[in-house]
Amino acid sequence: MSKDLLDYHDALNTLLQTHQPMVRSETLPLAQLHGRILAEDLPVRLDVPNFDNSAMDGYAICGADHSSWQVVQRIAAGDSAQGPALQPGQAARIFTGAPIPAGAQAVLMQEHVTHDASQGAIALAPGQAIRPGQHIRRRAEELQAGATLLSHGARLNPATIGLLAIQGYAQAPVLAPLRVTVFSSGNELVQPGQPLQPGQIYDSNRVMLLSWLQALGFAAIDGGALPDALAATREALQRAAQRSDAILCSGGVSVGEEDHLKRALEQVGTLVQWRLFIKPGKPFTWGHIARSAQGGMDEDAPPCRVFMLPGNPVSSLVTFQQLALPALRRLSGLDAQRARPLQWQARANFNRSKPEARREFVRVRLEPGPQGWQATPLAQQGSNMLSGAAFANALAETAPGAQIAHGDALTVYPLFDTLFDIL
Ligand SMILES: Nc1nc2c(c(=O)[nH]1)N[C@H]1C(S)=C(S)[C@@H](COP(=O)(O)OP(=O)(O)OC[C@H]3O[C@@H](n4cnc5c(N)ncnc54)[C@H](O)[C@@H]3O)O[C@H]1N2
Ligand code: MOO
Repeated sequence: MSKDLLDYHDALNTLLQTHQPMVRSETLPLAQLHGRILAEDLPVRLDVPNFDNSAMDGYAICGADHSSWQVVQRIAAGDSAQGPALQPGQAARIFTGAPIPAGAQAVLMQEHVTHDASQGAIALAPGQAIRPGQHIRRRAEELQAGATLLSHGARLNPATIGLLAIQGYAQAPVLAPLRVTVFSSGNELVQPGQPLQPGQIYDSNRVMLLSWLQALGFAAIDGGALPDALAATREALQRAAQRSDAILCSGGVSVGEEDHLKRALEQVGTLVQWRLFIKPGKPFTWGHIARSAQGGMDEDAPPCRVFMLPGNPVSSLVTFQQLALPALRRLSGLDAQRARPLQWQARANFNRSKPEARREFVRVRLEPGPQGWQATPLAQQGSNMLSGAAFANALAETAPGAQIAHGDALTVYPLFDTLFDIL
């Protein structure tokens, strides 16, 4: 392996070790909490249920050894159970969710009694038995005040939001989404919708990255397209660093005279790593830019992290998913293990006799086969050919110099994985 080109796994491990959660929190109302990560432990405030109550519509009875009872009270959901205690042989008409009156030992479902309206009495229907405590939901049987309701780091979903409401929380502290400014770079780039002049191409990386980040819950900021000019690039990076937690840019990190991104980073911040021994994505670069107090940030604000993706669209896609995104997830508060790309095993549905020197991420279609999942490469494998990734659903990793035979075990990484959503 080339001396100064880092291996993918070393790069990923280094990124995960050197990017720590940037914890800023904000308090949001319940309806806005879905998908957010809780910033603090929240205690159980109220016993659940908060009072003994009926699980059925029917009759709360005193005296389980009786066979009939005089109905002396009526208690609906929302009523308080402040009436006199039931005496043996007495019952209260009761409804689901209504508080159990003092003295009651069980609730009989209304289908299991006969009702004599003229006498104001009920009797147990033939064949029915009474189990003491039946159909009574006891105070605190589900949750006990003082216990931990939800822990710091929990991702909130509709059920946990409902649980907060059950506890009377109107809002909750959650981690603020990481602010990521996305730039593209290159004089050849034109926004989709505008006319193309000779030599120009449409900018696809920026919208690809912005929409991907948004779908994952990041606060994605569109920084626009940078011209191939060092001073303008330097100023744009410096400005963006003051208002973002991270910068993601694509293009301009190779060795051409018009590749200004790396140099601009060296001038306004620190370039930590340039080039990995991977295909595609060799010029992948990362570093950071200090944030000043004048920028509106705290004096001890951590530096803005910078990820520079190679401009070829597939190189951008692969290095984003396999390297920049794990680092961004880590900055967002996920632990290092959860921040890693989702991976599993599949069998090669191809042969490759001519080894590739670099570790490669082949765009494949993963499908179930007779021996489990099998990975079939797309025809369009050029790092400029986004269609190859668009019709793939995973990246298959091949080791440096490896020959691949049909049926070999491969590590595969689902594209656009939903790991972030299911944690
Ligand atoms: N002499 C060498 N040339 C190149 C090397 C090398 O080692 N020596 N590495 C090649 C590799 S590998 C890659 S990957 C590219 C990466 O180059 P840059 O990151 O500097 O990217 P650009 O030169 O700006 O662009 C490359 C390619 O991608 C197109 N592009 C750029 N941005 C976008 C965008 N936002 N949307 C769509 N397409 C974009 C651009 O037009 C170029 O065709 O360098 C190789 N060269
Ligand atoms: O690294 Mo480049 O991404 O091979 O095309």
